[in-house]
Amino acid sequence: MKLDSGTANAVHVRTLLILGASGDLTGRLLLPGLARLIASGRAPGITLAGAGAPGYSPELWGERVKTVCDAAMTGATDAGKAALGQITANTSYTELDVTAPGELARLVGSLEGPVALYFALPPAVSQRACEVLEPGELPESTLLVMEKPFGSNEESARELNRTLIRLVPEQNIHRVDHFLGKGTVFNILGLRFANRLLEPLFTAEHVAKIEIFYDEELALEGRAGYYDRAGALRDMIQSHLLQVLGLLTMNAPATLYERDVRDHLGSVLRATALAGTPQDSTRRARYTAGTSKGRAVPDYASESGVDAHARTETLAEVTLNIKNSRWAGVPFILRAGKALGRMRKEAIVTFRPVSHLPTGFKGTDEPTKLRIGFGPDTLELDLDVNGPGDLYTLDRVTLGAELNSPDLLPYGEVLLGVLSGDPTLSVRGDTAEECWRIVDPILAAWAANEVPIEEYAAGGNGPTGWETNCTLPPAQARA
Ligand SMILES: NC(=O)C1=CN([C@@H]2O[C@H](COP(=O)(O)OP(=O)(O)OC[C@H]3O[C@@H](n4cnc5c(N)ncnc54)[C@H](OP(=O)(O)O)[C@@H]3O)[C@@H](O)[C@H]2O)C=CC1
Ligand SMILES: O=C1O[C@H](COP(=O)(O)O)[C@@H](O)[C@H](O)[C@H]1O
Repeated sequence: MKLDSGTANAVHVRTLLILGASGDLTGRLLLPGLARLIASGRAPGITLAGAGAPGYSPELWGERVKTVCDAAMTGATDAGKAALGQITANTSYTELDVTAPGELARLVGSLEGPVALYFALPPAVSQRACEVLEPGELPESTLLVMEKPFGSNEESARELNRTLIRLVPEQNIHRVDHFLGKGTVFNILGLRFANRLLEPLFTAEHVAKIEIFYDEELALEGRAGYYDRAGALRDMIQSHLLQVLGLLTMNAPATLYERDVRDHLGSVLRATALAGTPQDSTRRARYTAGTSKGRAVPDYASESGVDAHARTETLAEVTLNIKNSRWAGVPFILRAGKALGRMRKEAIVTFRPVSHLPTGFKGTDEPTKLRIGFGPDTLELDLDVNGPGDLYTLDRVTLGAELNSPDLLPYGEVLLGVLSGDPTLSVRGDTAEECWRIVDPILAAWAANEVPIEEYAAGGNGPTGWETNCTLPPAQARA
């Protein structure tokens, strides 16, 4: 989905320059997302350029681009096929140390503008590259596209924002969160605000709790260099899951234009904080050796590149509150983890019981639940009904729908926004800082080892007691 208007001073990018051309993100997610976007015919006239450190070459880049573009030919429109051919034929590669003063600005100046500068680099390198750029060195129409993690705490995110804003206006800074490009994530807005049945019910009066789970079967997958410094809280909760929470809880925007959407998202995240102390509102764990889908998974601490003493969590759970009149008192439980036995990527809205259940019903009165699945993309509503079998007995039914997969990959959706200069699907600077403000107290308490780190076997369901007993501050657990 893409709006054609509503973005002030929208820039229409002519060249996408990917820094980190040889990297994992570029090969696995960015280029396939871009190729599918181009195949759809929605990015006409774009030129692709790559740049990277010594050791890579124009030939390897050309092959990398050709492979993904060839794969995207299947299912491409005629215009898309022609555009994919153009991309392959015209792409260029430049060897470059992005942290060397002057080099990056010179390269940008040699390309047809406006240029979107995609930093697919290790975060510290991206930050250094921006620090060495001088104000006025980049054409003002340049877009800076930053990957996560955006800083490593509130203060460093502020510092990075100050660095970027010296170079281009905020409107031209895209902080990528690919969850905002996922069909079912953005669809939360349609689900909430286009259905009379749901729109009035998303309040503390009707909702008992909201859980957002991202339990992955994937383990470390050779990413120790990044993941061991990040951990599950920084990797998933600070970024992706807080954006999902924002969409589930924000007030209705007047329009889907970027200003309205991002103002409302920012506002609700500004009201969000840890529900209690880190000790009673968070828990963390790390996986030990186990078996997942018949595959032996080694102990996390023994993986190459992992600092066994760093106590990096591979499973994290936090309970948050939103301090506004719509949500006061409702617990929001966010959990993300690796090497779990059951993939579970969903948000569950649990509604409060009815104010009076007519006397005479038998069976169990269970809460109404709305489940939004983020992979596979599903929508389910768990309801109590009577009738099947005994007329007076309540039974559970689930109304379910499998949602069509969007034609673009999440990175394609994000790139569509970047290329048309629409930052709706990227995280605004103040919101990026707010997300760190929410998790900083947890990071501090965990660093001081004030919350014990538990263990779970890879391929299992997490530490004993986690599945059924989410962390709630005692007062809320009793409510
Ligand atoms: N990989 C993933 O699944 C995801 C990654 N991200 C984010 O994307 C970013 C990149 O991650 P990822 O692709 O995994 O990292 P990689 O280490 O795979 O790639 C980094 C790239 O940066 C290049 N590079 C490093 N230093 C320099 C330099 N001084 N000048 C020019 N190029 C340089 C590397 O070149 P060389 O190899 O020659 O050193 C390499 O091409 C990170 O911010 C990460 O958090 C976000 C979501 C998912
Ligand atoms: O950004 C990240 O996201 C992925 C999960 O996203 P998905 O779209 O691939 O399901 C996660 O595995 C990774 O650790 C994290 O860096």
